[in-house]
Amino acid sequence: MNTPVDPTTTDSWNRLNQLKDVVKPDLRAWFHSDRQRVEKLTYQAGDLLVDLSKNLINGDILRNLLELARVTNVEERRDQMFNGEHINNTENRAVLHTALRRPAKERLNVDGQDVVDDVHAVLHKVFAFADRVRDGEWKGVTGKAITHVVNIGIGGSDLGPVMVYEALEPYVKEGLECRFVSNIDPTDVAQKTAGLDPETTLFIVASKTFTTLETLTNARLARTWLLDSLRAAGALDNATEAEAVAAHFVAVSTALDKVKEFGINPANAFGFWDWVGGRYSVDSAIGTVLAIAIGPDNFRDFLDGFYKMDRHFAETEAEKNVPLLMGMLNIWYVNFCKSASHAVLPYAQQLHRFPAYLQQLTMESNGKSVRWDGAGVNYETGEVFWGEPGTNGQHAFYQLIHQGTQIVPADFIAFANPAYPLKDGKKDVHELFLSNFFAQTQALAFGKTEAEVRAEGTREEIVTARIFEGSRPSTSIMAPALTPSVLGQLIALYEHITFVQGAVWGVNSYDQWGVELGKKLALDIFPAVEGDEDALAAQDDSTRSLIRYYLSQRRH
Ligand SMILES: O=P(O)(O)OC[C@H]1O[C@](O)(CO)[C@@H](O)[C@@H]1O
Repeated sequence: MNTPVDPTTTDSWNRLNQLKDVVKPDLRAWFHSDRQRVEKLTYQAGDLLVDLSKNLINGDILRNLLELARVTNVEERRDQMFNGEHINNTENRAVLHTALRRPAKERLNVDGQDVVDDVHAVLHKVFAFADRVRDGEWKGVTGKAITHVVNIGIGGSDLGPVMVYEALEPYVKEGLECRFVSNIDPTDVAQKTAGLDPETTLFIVASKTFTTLETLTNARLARTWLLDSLRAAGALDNATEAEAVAAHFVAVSTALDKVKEFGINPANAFGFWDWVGGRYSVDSAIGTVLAIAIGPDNFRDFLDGFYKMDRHFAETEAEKNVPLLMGMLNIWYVNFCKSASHAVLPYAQQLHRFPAYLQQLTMESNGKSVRWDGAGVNYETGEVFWGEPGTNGQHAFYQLIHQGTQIVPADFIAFANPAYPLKDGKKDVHELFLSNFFAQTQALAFGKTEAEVRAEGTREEIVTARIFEGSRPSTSIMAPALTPSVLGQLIALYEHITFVQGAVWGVNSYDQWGVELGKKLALDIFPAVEGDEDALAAQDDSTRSLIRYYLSQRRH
C-alpha cells in the first residue's frame, strides 16, 4: 500500500489556494469573453453528455486540479483498484465492484482466483431464478405463482435496489410488485406486508454479512407473518413450516453458512464476495429483486452501462475523463471554495431516491478524518450530499442555492425522452418540465443584475432583495432516456467520482468503521430500554433520563 500524498504539500494545492484568492468567479464575463467555453467544457462519457461550463473554473484552475490528481497518484490507485489490489487496507480486501460488470470473456485473477468466472456463475444462477419467478414456475407452498416480492435489507442492501426499482419502473414486469423493508421501526414491516397474500409473496433477505440487526429482525418478523397468515388461511395444512419457509424465502449474502442457520435453503441463496462493498453492491446478487422485476435482459443492459463508464474512467485521458474531472471539481469546491454540501437535482421523478442512494455512496465512503496510513487529515474531506427531484425542489430549497450565503455546487440531471409522454392540450408536459431544468441552471449561472432588476420597474426598496448575483455553480448531465444502461452509467459515474475524491484526500473510501460504535451501543443499551435497573445505572445521565422518560410513557 502506497503512503498517501498529503495534498496540501503539493505545488498544485498551493497554486489553487492562490487562484481561489485572485480569480473572482464571473460566469457572465467568462461566457462573454470565451465563446468556446461550452465546447471546451462539455464532455461525453458513454451516453451521458456532461456540461461543466457553468462551474467556477477557468483554464488555470482546471489545469491545476488535474495536476493535483496526477501528483496524488489518482490514476495509479485507480489501476490498483481495477486490478484487484487490496486498496481497502483496514479490512485487507480488494475493491472490485468493477469486476461485477466485466463481460464473461474477460479474465481477472485476484488472490489466485478468476473473479470474472465467479461473477458470471452467480449471475447465471440469479437469472435462472429470476426467470422461474417471472414465468410462474417458482411456486409458493400452496402451488401458486409469485405476484409480490419483498426485499428485506438495509443500507447498501436496500438503497440501491429500491432506487433502481423506482428508476426503472417502466421496465417492471406487469402484474409483479416489489416492496422494500429496511427500517427496524416495526411500522416498516407492518406497512409493507399489509394487504399481501402470503401464498403469492416471496421474501428476499439481502445482507452482505447476514448479521445486521435490522435485517435479521425484519426477516424473523416476516417469517412469523408468513407462517401465521398461511396458518390462518388454512394453507399450512399440507405442508410443514420448513417447507413454507423454503418456498417463500431466499437470501443474498456473502455468509452462506449464516443463511442456512436462519433456515433458508443454501440452494436458494445467491452469493457475492467481501471485495464488494455494501454501497457498491447493487449490481451484484444484491440486485436479485431487480433481476426479477425488470428481467435478466434489462439487468444485463444495466450491467453493460456500468461497464461503459468503467472503461471510460479506466481508459480516457485525464483532460476528457468525466469522473476524474467531476471528482476534482468537488475537491475545488470542498477544499478551496469551502462548500460543505452538494446538491443532486434529478429532473426525473423516477430518480427520486437517487440523492438518498448517493448519500450512502459518497458519505459512507469519504466521511473520514484519517488517511489510509492512519495519519489524521488537516483539510476538509467529504461533503453532505442531498437533493430532491426538480421541479419539487424549486418550490422548497432552491431559494438558498440561488440567494443564500453558501456556495452549493449542484448536479442537474435530465433526459431528452420521458417515460410517460403526456400532453396538456397541445403542450408537451416534458418540454415544460425540461424548460425548468434549463432555466434553473441559467438563473444560477447568470443571475439577475441590479440594472436588470431596476429595468423591470421594481420598487426601489426591494431592488436588492431581487438581485441574483449569479456565478452559482452547476453541472448539467443529460442522456437520451433513462434506460437500464444509462442508469448503470450514472451510478458508475458517481462511484468513480467518489473514488477520485477519496484518492486525493488519501482516505480509504471502502471501510465504514464510523457506523460500528452506534450499532454496538444499541445492543448494549437494549436491557436498559427493557427496564433493567443495573443497565440503566450504567448509562450517562442524559441517556438514562431519556430512557426513564420512555419507560414512564410506554403503554405496551
Ligand atoms: O448488507 P449488510 O451486511 O446487512 O449491511 C448493511 C449496511 O450496513 C453497513 O455496514 C453500515 O451501515 C453498510 O455499509 C451496509 O450497506
